Amino acid sequence: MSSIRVAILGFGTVGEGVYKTINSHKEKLSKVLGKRVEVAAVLVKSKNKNREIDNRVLVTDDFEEILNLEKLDVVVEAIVGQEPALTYLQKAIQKECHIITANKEMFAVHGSELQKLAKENGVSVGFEATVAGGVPVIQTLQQLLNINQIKKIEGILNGTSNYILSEMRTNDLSFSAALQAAQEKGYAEADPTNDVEGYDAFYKLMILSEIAFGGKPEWAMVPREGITGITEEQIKGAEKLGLRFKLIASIQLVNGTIIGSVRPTLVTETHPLFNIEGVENSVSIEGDIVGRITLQGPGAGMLPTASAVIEDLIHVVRGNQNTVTLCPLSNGEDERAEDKGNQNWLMIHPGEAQLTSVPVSVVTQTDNHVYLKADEPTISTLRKRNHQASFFEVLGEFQLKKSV
Ligand SMILES: NC(=O)C1=CN([C@@H]2O[C@H](COP(=O)(O)OP(=O)(O)OC[C@H]3O[C@@H](n4cnc5c(N)ncnc54)[C@H](OP(=O)(O)O)[C@@H]3O)[C@@H](O)[C@H]2O)C=CC1
Ligand SMILES: N[C@@H](CC=O)C(=O)O
Repeated sequence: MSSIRVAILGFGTVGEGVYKTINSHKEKLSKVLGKRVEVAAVLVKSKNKNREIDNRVLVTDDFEEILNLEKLDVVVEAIVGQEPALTYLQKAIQKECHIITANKEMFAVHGSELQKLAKENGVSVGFEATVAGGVPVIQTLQQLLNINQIKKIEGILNGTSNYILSEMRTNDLSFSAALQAAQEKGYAEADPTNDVEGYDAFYKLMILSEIAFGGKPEWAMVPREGITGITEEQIKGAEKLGLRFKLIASIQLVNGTIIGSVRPTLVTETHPLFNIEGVENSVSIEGDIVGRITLQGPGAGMLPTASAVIEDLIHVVRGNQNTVTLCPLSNGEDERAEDKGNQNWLMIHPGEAQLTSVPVSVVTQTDNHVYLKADEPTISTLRKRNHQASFFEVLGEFQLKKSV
């Protein structure tokens, strides 16, 4: 039986998970592919760390050694940041290897150019693991894109921040204790700023935007806010009102323009994201024919992410890999755009709320919470007038449970 030789770049949470899964599923992979899959080499930063790697596998800190291997079919990239990951993948493509990446920061910026290069060299690019860990969002979108026009994508795309918010609420952990636990479980990025300040969800959103809408919005125009500003008191106060904080990423076409945001949002019990807890991610995709599809599952961690990489491995080897179909923005999509108009908001204010002479409708009010309906420009005005207050959009049907 012939073999597929794979190099894994990075042997952290993801790289090690891929290595272990290839070994634990050798027989199944052989059956599915009709070829043996073997790990030929592993690239790491520091060669001196103790690792459980078979001594027949080349372990190196020099990528050129990997490129010089006599036979190499697939390069799986699971290192951190844009460089040297991009350069390594370009070289791998030029050597006519299929590539698979989990690196969303690199792929959000350079995904299209890598795909172009891959096409020119007759190889495929797998990137399922860049978005939502083990949840097959990319494959699903590509299936839908055969005929549906995507209208909107919304969901929880960062496992670490969802885990932190859940732990703070249910187990009374402090922010830093919850973050530490997420790091120990392998959910958080090497620099967890990416997780807790919303960059990680932002990169994932940009990858989804390119698939769904054939382009990305101007990055500077996408509001991005993480979870570091949310206090334990705010989480508890919201819970008493029957609300939960979630870091929600959303992207849609509005009048021909791609509009996106990443920000902490409150959801009510009736909202589908209310019960998405811990490291779970959930992505809801709205297509013009199918309506709304929601996918849910583990958004980070060793085996869920390895699962996404291995599914890509099967696709690239079979040659039916998902090259993103860029669908240029066309006329007509505007008609389907959603006019956001008035939204529901919770204003949390330590001092007196200044709400006069702005078009808001106050639904209910307690000592330091105001539940109101207003549009985004009005909320901007209110933010300027109420420096100490925080404003969070509320999704789902709101029913005030108790006063706080
Ligand atoms: N953790 C997760 O749940 C998920 C992570 N991802 C993405 O996958 C990638 C890897 O994440 P993760 O495994 O968590 O990261 P880790 O920090 O756990 O591991 C990174 C690995 O990459 C190696 N490495 C880093 N820089 C270089 C370099 N310049 N040259 C060679 N090797 C290098 C490190 O080597 P050494 O061991 O010697 O330090 C380490 O083995 C990231 O891009 C991340 O965003 C995607 C989905 C889920
Ligand atoms: N750090 C990321 C890992 C997966 O993409 C997350 O927490 O979601």
